[in-house]
Amino acid sequence: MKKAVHFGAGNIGRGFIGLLLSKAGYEVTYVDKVSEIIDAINDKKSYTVMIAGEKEEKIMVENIMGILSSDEQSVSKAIMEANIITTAVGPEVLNKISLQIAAGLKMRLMKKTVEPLNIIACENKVGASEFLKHEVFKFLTPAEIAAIEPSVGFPNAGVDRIVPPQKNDDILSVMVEPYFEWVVDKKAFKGAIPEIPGMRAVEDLQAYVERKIFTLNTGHAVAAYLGYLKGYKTIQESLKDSKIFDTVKGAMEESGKYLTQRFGFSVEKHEYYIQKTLFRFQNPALNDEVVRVGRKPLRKLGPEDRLVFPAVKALELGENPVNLASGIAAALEFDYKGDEEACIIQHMIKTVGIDETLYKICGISPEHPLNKMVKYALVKTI
Ligand SMILES: NC(=O)c1ccc[n+]([C@@H]2O[C@H](COP(=O)([O-])OP(=O)(O)OC[C@H]3O[C@@H](n4cnc5c(N)ncnc54)[C@H](O)[C@@H]3O)[C@@H](O)[C@H]2O)c1
Ligand SMILES: O=P(O)(O)OC[C@@H](O)[C@@H](O)[C@H](O)[C@H](O)CO
Repeated sequence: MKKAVHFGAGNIGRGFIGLLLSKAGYEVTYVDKVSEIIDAINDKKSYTVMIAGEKEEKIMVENIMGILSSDEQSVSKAIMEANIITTAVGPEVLNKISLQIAAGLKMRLMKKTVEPLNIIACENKVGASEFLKHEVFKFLTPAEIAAIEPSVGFPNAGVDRIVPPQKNDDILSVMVEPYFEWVVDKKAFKGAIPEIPGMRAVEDLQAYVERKIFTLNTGHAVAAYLGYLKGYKTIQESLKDSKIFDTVKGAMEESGKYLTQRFGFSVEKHEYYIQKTLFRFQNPALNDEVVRVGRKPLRKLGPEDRLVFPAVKALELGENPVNLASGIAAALEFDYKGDEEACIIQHMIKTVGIDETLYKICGISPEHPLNKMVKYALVKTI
């Protein structure tokens, strides 16, 4: 039987990637750092995914097992035997799992395994698998890299399915939206492309990934931060506020100026993509909290991420991204105590001021036009 190892038995792991792998006939081994989840997987050996559509559908996921990430020997052995490895741990965790992946690859070398293996990072980060490869290779010698490279691929991927955390009686069951998209870079696979219904190997991956992150995740983040400031609990509530709705749509359109120009999407098709995404955000069956969608604002405010990158690109095209600037300003004001990164930003603003914070976190110098726009938006949101 084909074997898959999936790092991160969280919402996307259980509700999307692990589900598709299991349905494709893989035995799925989840690796996670939370013992309750791993114990429950090993205990129950199955769980349910609920599709939150017009009529709720339930899918049983079976043929699964779990390994606690601290059990290094078992993780290495699972990697050694795997036909495919996937991750959904969060971009900032990829460097933490890289040593374990390297140890497993070393074990494959010792056992002289020559079967192709593809390692796919399913994270909201452009070039996540390439980044993981870079991190993993830090732990290998040049000779090991040379021996591994011909058979081990790290194809980049894009993943799209809204999966908010829920409090269910069964800690493994998970509710997901009906829509999903998992696209992987066709030319970066080693060996035959694995047949996984629901996973699509595409030629133009960059266009898919950037369109998704700089439209869906951009709009989502703006809705989360503005909603938080106005005291709304969920994205669904936030979008009922017409002012927020207009700013979210405006931000997605500003980002679209860059996307349509960069990838040649037609303006009409892109507008349809925006409409469809806004419709997905409003799914009444999903209770998606603003603090989940706004989580880790240091990452989300980074120069390459969903807010600053499209704003800088729009400015370079001569546009005036006022809605993205409002989103950035609101992210700087996200003072949710339950989020460590939000606390760091608040502390930074208090101690070094807004100009230095914008420079250090977003890479925006005081002379950059976005600096003024964000500061203007800040005055308005306070
Ligand atoms: N939830 C969504 O709607 C969604 C959709 C598309 C993409 N994503 C992306 O998928 C990734 C995962 O998101 P999520 O919502 O599933 O998050 P999550 O917090 O639900 O899941 C992450 C899991 O990784 C585990 N983990 C953390 N550190 C670990 C380590 N060192 N070793 C092993 N496991 C570890 C956590 O315990 C958790 O179970 C992120 O990159 C996110 O951006 C999420
Ligand atoms: O996962 P993050 O923190 O990068 O972003 C939060 C949400 O925007 C995200 O999880 C979306 O729900 C998801 O990207 C939909 O495909």
